[in-house]
Amino acid sequence: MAFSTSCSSVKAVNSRWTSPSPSPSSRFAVLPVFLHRRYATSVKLTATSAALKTVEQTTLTEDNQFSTIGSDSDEYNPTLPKPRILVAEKLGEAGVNLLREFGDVDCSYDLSPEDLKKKVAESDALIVRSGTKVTREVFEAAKGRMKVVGRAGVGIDNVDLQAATEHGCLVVNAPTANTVAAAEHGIALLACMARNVAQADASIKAGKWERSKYVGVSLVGKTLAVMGFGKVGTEVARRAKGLGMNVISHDPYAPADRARALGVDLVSFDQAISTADFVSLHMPLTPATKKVFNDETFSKMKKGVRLINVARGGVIDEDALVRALDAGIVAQAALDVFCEEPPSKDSKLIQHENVTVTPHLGASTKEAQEGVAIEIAEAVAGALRGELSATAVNAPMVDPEFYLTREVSCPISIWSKGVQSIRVVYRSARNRDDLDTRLLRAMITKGIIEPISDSYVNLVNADFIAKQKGLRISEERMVVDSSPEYPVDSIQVQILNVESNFAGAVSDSGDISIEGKVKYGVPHLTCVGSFGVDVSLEGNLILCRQVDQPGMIGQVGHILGEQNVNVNFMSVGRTVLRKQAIMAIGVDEEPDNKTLERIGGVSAIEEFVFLKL
Ligand SMILES: NC(=O)c1ccc[n+]([C@@H]2O[C@H](COP(=O)([O-])OP(=O)(O)OC[C@H]3O[C@@H](n4cnc5c(N)ncnc54)[C@H](O)[C@@H]3O)[C@@H](O)[C@H]2O)c1
Ligand SMILES: O=C(O)[C@H](O)COP(=O)(O)O
Repeated sequence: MAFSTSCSSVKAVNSRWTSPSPSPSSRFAVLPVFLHRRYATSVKLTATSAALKTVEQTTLTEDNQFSTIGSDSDEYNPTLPKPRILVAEKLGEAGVNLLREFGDVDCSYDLSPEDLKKKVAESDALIVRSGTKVTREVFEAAKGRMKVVGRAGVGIDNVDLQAATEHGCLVVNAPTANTVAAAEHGIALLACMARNVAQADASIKAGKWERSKYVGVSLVGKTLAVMGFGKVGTEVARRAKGLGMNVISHDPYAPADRARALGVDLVSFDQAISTADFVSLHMPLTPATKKVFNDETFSKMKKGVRLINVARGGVIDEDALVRALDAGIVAQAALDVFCEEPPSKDSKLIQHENVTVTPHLGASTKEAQEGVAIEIAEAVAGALRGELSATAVNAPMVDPEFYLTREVSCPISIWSKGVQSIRVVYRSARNRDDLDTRLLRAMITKGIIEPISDSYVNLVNADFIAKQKGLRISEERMVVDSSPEYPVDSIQVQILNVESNFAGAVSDSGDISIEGKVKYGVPHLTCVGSFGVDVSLEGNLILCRQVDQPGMIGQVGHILGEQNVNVNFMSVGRTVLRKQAIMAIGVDEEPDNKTLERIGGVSAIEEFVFLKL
């Protein structure tokens, strides 16, 4: 009795936004598949009985086993609507123009939280600066439509990354284009503060002439502590050296040799704050840096220290700073950023006579804003097109070749019920430390979970969803003698301790097992259960488990031929002569149900599956 099923498997294809002439490797890019599920052209649902039934719909079968997403066409389709991109804060014109070439751009500034929530439900991407809070509620309101959030700048503390990840939304930023602007602003504040420029300006405009009141301090020979030796911190240090300052820095993650190359000593936090005449903040706002400048730390500073902050307001306890200013521990502060932006008008800190303030202007130069706008427009358009983004904040970044191996893990999900424990073996010529398997793991999770649940899985949320579903994935890496040019020589996915709907997929060890390789850039199925095969994972595939006897290829070939279904390859694998074999048949056309039933009716065929890849 033949047992026949049909399924379609996730195919590595482009979204409708792919450029007209994709590069050979781009059709294997993972993001289109991961990000654009809702654009899949068809979803096939097929009953598990011999009487096959194909229905176009997006829901799952009762036993949640056999529905997966069909593939989009590889061709660019200009008739389909463009992606909608909501730009919620002022963005440089060059960036907006770039986005307009690619999508429908809605520039709506100063939206209320409620209006933002309404708009994201109709947008594929959102672009913000630091003034928009992209909260969990925003991601929830988007109902899965919003696939990319672009932060036109560095700090992503206004985006709820955890919520983005859980909703499968990629977050990209523009981390480099405003570095110099921020560093220049830091130096501007340092110099203005030291020479009372803002106060003297206000005084003279008020009709006064107070030359003795505004005697400043010199910078040359003074010690500047740069807190955070990243992009901006490094540029500030470089410029401060040019002003003749002695620069030290604290950054737990910065390499000492990079600092040394600039003549900067990396020191401990306490050493930095206790020896500096000027302290300039350049670390991100994280749980570890929140209010790290507080009563205790101010008390350790040199009396008369001067503080500059162009990083994030939240790293300072603002009430503690007011106390330190009043006590004369901090002689002056120059602040571009605040805990709450804009700060309240009557804030004691803002009104303090020894405080110079600017309204978050660090990145606000013409040059930086044009640069940031282009950087973020390219990152967002790229992500929507399915390209890897070098500035993705919440996604693992791995070599593009890895995507090729996704398909080897797809069919296995439909052969098993109640998957809980998965073992993956990667055979690779690369040494263990040189093999990043995060994306592969994400693909496997996607391949296994999506057919059996309504979860939307992408590379951003795969680990999170796997954990949520109690899926245990153990990974093993084996070093083999092959070309290290390719990250993975072969990949074997095993599902442990479950019943199989396709007995041919069960290996000698009793687990469902499937193995694949990438050959000439195309994923190949190389082992099903204990049977060796060699089949490219493309197009339509019929896999039959049968008695190993003469005439099988002829019989099946004849049935297909009669229905005008063209066979493009065949591969037979067997374990013991004249016992059992697996026959893999690639066909150009999709056989109709009647044809599949006839194949299932061949007496020596014990079971078969039809895979639409
Ligand atoms: N005011 C503005 O308009 C403006 C403009 C650009 C950047 N920024 C802000 O400046 C900050 C730095 O930006 P960047 O581009 O240099 O980022 P970056 O990631 O290149 O540098 C941050 C550095 O801080 C270090 N760091 C992390 N935790 C630390 C800690 N506890 N103590 C000391 N150092 C720590 C990191 O190791 C890193 O080297 C960010 O907060 C960014 O949002 C503000
Ligand atoms: O983190 C940043 O890039 C800066 O704070 C700039 O923020 P902005 O884009 O709101 O000026």
